[in-house]
This record gives sequence, structure tokens and C-alpha cells, in this order.
Amino acid sequence: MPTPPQPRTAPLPPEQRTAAAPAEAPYAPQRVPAQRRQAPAAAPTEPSLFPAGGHPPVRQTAPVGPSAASAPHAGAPTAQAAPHAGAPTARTAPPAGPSAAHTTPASEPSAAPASQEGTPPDAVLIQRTMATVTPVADKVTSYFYALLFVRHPDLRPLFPAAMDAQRDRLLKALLTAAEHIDNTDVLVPFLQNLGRGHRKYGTRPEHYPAVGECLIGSLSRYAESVWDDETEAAWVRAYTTISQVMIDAAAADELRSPAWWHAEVVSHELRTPDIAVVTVRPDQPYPFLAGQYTSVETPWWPRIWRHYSFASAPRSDGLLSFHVKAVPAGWVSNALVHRARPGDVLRLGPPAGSMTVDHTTDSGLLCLGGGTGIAPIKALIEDVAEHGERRPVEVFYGARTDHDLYDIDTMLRLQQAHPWLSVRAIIDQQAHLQLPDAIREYGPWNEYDAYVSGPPGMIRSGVDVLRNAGIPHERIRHDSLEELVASGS
Ligand SMILES: NC(=O)C1=CN([C@@H]2O[C@H](COP(=O)(O)OP(=O)(O)OC[C@H]3O[C@@H](n4cnc5c(N)ncnc54)[C@H](O)[C@@H]3O)[C@@H](O)[C@H]2O)C=CC1
Repeated sequence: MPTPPQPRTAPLPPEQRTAAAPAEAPYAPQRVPAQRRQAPAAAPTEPSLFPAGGHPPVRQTAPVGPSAASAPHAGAPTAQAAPHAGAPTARTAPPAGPSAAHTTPASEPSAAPASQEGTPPDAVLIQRTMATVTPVADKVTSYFYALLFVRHPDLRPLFPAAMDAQRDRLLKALLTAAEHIDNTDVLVPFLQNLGRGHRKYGTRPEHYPAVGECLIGSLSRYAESVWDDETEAAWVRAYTTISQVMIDAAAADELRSPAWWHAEVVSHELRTPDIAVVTVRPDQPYPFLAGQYTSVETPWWPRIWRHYSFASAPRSDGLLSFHVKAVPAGWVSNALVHRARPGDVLRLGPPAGSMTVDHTTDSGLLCLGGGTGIAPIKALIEDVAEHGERRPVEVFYGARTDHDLYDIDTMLRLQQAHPWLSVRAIIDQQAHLQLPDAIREYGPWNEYDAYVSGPPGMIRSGVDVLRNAGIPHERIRHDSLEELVASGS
């Protein structure tokens, strides 16, 4: 049973809107989360191809077409291929989707490579390729999409009209997955999520070979100095595994969920000039867990999706709320903050993310929420409350200025209602320690599970601070950094 964290120094002034505002927090802990980390990008490492016997070999249903791929790197793709069509932002547009042929439940991954005598393991070959192409990542990206759209123009409509800086999300996801091909614990949930998420783009299994072919075509061109048959074979195996896991996950998901939901805006509350709380009513039941996020498409920017966390635990009226901050050049965020009104209909993708509460344990929750990253933290608090738990929940709510603490009143109301909850506001300009570091004034935290939500930089430094505070990596939860970086607008 965790003990309440005690300030190691004099408590910060109790002015919530200023620096760290401590709040006494009597409580009686009761359970704790103890899940495993999730995100792919953020965590992976560890080598060792899918361990022998660890995963069944991939089914070869929708794999790549390698050789074709390496063929045409001759010239750069034609100008028309260059992905810039015309309008707003971009998004991924991947391959895959379910198929009647793949009704098997979201599969175990499969995978890979059993290295032959004298042949470097696939992971080594893949890492070598990545090291070679990373310095020219932009060129690889442009070439990949150019190849894809020139050779497979039928796939172009799956992508947003304009392919901007976000255009490489598909490629990034694939490369991230390949890099962690030997870390199934991280890779499989990532890919299953990716496969399910791609249903809303209209991807089908037959799209996968096209993407794989262009992936390998681009890599072989820009990693020419290290490319050989073995390397190509390693990438083919990796991509075959990746695509199969995605296809299987999409097929399994198709049996139980729609590819997307329509959701009507029922309220729109401008909290600051650039932050809105948007509440929607999905057209069908939308099951999710507190702490998860979804992707949102507005009617004004078709096929441009951005991620937002649910700002409340599941409600009996089925409504969902999001906290949206309009960011410069953010197509979706500006539309949601400045244009959306009750009656507008959005599209939602499936829920995703594992920053959820494990109700089978009783440790305390240490939550760091920066800016609108406080949204899922609020959902987690409601979740703990609804489960009737009295475990300690310690929230550090960070903002750059007083004015940016747009949800402090809600948090203070929750604190008043729940004696086990403590909320401390940390304002950059007023606190002598900023958000992640501020937790060092309190503690000990080693018996807590940690939740970090906010800008990618805050998550990175937050994880460091939490590790230094004695919380093991597997008890620190946050959304995928890659998803966050890609969802900023
Ligand atoms: N809207 C939502 O549902 C969710 C949003 N997010 C993410 O949260 C972020 C919110 O952005 P803003 O409200 O503009 O937050 P912000 O940029 O104003 O920062 C909020 C807090 O994080 C701290 N911070 C920022 N960068 C940091 C760094 N590199 N190291 C340490 N601390 C840092 C700031 O000091 C401040 O206290 C976005 O990146 C968004 O993607 C995350 C989860 C859910």
C-alpha cells in the first residue's frame, strides 16, 4: 500500500493558479495500475528477431513484392508523382485493411527471420539500412510517396489532397516497426493498433504489397551502399510480418467495430482564445477506456486526422469530450476551435492507447499533465472515482502561464470531491521548478505508477525525472511520442 507522498521541502504556496499549489491529499489507496507500456516508438529496443518459437511464422497472405521494388530506382519519380496536390495538411494513407480471407483474430505477429549461418540477423541488416538512410530521410520519404503514387495511382485518393510535412507518417510508422522487428512486446500492439486504425482510411489487404514494394524500392535506392540480397530479404520478411499483423488486426476488428464513427458536436466551449472543449455524440456506441485517445477528422479537411484524448471517463449518456488547442498552421485544431459548432458532424476513428488504469492493483497514481495533456488525466481521475477506489492520485498540472491553466477549476472541483486526490498547479513563470522537475519536491514516488501526458518534450523529460525518482520504466505510461509529434496540428 503506498504512502502518501510527502513534500521534501516546504510545500509550495497553496495558490493553485500560481506556482505549485500543493493540496493536502488524504486518501486511502486501493489499487494500482500495473500495465505494461505501450507505445511503439517511445520504447522499443532490444535485439533478437522474433525469438525462435516465440511467434509463428507469418502467413504470406499480403506481403510485399520485393524484387519489383528494387528494380525501378533508376530515375527519380516523375514530377507529377511528387506528392503535393493542393490543399491542407496531410496524413498517412496506408495499406491494408481486413479481408474476408483474414478473419483470424488479430494475430500473433509472426515473423521473421531466422538468420542463416554466417548471415547477420535481420535486425542488424535493418538497423544498418536505417543508419544509412536516416541522414537523407526527407529524400527517402519523397521518393517513397512518389513511387507509390506513380505506380499505384489508385492509392492516391486514400491520402489527403495535400501532402505536407506530415506526409511521412505512414513511412515513419513502417520504419519504426521495422526497426523494432525483434521486440514483439512493443511491436505487436503497435501494429495491431495501426492495422485497426487504418480501416478508416479504406485500406485493404491488397494495398499492402504496393506499399511494401515502394518501401523497399526507396530504401534500396538510398541505402545502396549497404543494400544486398540479404538485406532485401530481411526487409521483405520484416514487412511481411508487419503487414500481416496489421491485416489480421484489421480483420478481427471488422467483426466487432465500425471502421469509423460519425459524431455530432453537441457543445463547444471556448475556454481561452485558442482552447476549446468540444463535446460530441457518436452515432453508435463508442466503447473506450479512460486514458485512451482517438483520431478525429473534421468535415472541412477530409482525410486529415488528428489524435485527441478523451477528456472524460466513459459517460452514461455516451457523450465524448475533447480538449483542443488551436496551433499555428494546424488545420484540424483550428477548425475544431474556431469553426466547429453544435450540429457539425465529425468522424472518429477507433480508440487507442494503453495509458489506462489497472484496477487490479492498489498503488497510487502520479499524474503529470502539461497544457491540454491534462485531458486524459482528468479522465483517469474520473475512472478511479467511478471504481470507488480511494487510492492516492497526485496530479501535477503544468502550464506556461496562469492563463493557460484552462481546466484548473474542474481539477479543483474534483479535488474537493475526492479526498484521495491532490492537484498541484505548476506554472512555468512562477514555480522555481517546472513541471517534470517539480515532482522532486514531493514523494517518495517509488510505489506509484506514473502517467505522463503533454508535449513530447515534456514526456521525454518527465520519463527521465520519474526514472530518477525510482519509478521503473514499466510503471511509467504515456502515449506514443511518434503519435504525439504527428498529431500536433
Ligand atoms: N489535447 C489532448 O487531448 C492531448 C494533448 N496532448 C499534447 O499536449 C500538448 C499540449 O500542448 P500545450 O497545451 O501547448 O502545452 P505547452 O507547450 O503549453 O506546455 C505545457 C506544459 O508542459 C511543459 N513543457 C513543454 N515543453 C516541455 C519540455 N520540452 N520539457 C519539459 N516541460 C515542457 C511546459 O513547461 C508547460 O508546463 C500537445 O503537444 C498535445 O499534442 C497530449 C495528450 C492529450
